[in-house]
Amino acid sequence: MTENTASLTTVPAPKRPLRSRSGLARAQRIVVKVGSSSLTTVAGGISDEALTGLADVLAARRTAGTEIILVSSGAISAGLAPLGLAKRPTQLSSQQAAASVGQGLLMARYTEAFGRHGVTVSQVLLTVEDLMRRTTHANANRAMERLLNFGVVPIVNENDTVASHEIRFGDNDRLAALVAHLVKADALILLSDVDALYDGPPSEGAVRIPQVTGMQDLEDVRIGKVGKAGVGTGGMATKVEAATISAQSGIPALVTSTANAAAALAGEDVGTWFVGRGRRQPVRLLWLAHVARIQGTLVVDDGAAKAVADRRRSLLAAGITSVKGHFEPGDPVAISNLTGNVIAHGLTNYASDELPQMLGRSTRELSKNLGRSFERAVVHVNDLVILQDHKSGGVPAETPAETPSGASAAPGSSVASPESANTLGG
Ligand SMILES: Nc1ncnc2c1ncn2[C@@H]1O[C@H](COP(=O)(O)OP(=O)(O)O)[C@@H](O)[C@H]1O
Ligand SMILES: N[C@@H](CCC(=O)OP(=O)(O)O)C(=O)O
Repeated sequence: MTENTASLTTVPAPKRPLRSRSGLARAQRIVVKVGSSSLTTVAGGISDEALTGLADVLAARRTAGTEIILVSSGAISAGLAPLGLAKRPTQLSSQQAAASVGQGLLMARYTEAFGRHGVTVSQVLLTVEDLMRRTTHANANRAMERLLNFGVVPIVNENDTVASHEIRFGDNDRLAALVAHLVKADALILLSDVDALYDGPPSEGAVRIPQVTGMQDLEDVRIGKVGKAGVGTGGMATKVEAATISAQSGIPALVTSTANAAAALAGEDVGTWFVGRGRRQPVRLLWLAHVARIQGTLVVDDGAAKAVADRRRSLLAAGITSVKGHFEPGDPVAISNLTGNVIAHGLTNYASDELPQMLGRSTRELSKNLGRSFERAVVHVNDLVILQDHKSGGVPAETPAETPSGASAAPGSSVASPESANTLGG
């Protein structure tokens, strides 16, 4: 196929969302994410059997006419043995070196495994920045659509060699959710070494959760650490986060094992199905809700909490009672109510050392006493992401010092409906 003959038609209009996992059998565009635990072992690098088995399943579905995007972890794990590393390094530069070596090995194996079925694959390395700015977001979208037009299976990974703890997605589960959003997928499938989400660590006799329709279905779920393989980054927590990000943007998600990949694609009753709900959200606000590293907290009084969370208004200095952490204008901050629960995330217009003189004062006072540059809202409504749980009093706050790297909001976040068109990837 040449560029002239490649189908240059735009992608078919988004289909109606899949109502249940059985709809996966007829989905036209699916993002599939596979974790390190399924593909590699610390001792032996890439498991040829696992990688080839997955490639066989995905190549068959691609050949049957479904557009497949594969988000594949495993670069870091695949690079350990060649670098003589006995286990996954904790130092970022060593992780970057292992990923740089391993990514090439991974792609070579995928190229060969899909090639046996006559399916062409491509490498797509992304960083947070690629998805957070309008220009690069649109560019990534165009490239992916063209690859799919050519019948290629794009294989996506975070560009670990240039990512850093500050800006990286932190794990490929969340990256996969943002890619599903980028390409307007019909569904997201998260494959791991466990066949579903359970109400506790499977090793403790927990019960499978077949479906999640909202935050209430996750309230009693105990999520343990990274799995037995010990090579993963995300653990089940990031899968739940990723599935929630996706479902909240109207893209349903299935969490199951790589061994169940064929059954999942056939729409069989496997895994945990996260029902798609909510409207498609701007990717910049999804980042703010789930991926951004929160730099501080603005504690607000009840009036401001209601204005922000219930009436979707900008946050003004008059409603802020205290400030925690150190941050600069433009940084992501949490907005918490007086009981300490986080009700929203937002981008602040003022630095933490500017705010104390502003707290509790009206816009008129600020303009008169400090000058016109202090008239702006502390957080504009278009830079606000409301956490759905605010009605139940928000979610427990994490002080900035305790915020884990790649911090994310509670899975139940949603976005304020921005008043302007100032949004990305809408
Ligand atoms: N509530 C839970 N339900 C299912 N799996 C869980 C739960 N809590 C912890 N886990 C563990 O999470 C692991 C999957 O995370 P991880 O090791 O990061 O896999 P991957 O490399 O595929 O991302 C499973 O092996 C499982 O043991
Ligand atoms: N970019 C990294 C991703 C690490 C990661 O998210 O791993 P996992 O939790 O196993 O999906 C790699 O390829 O190793």
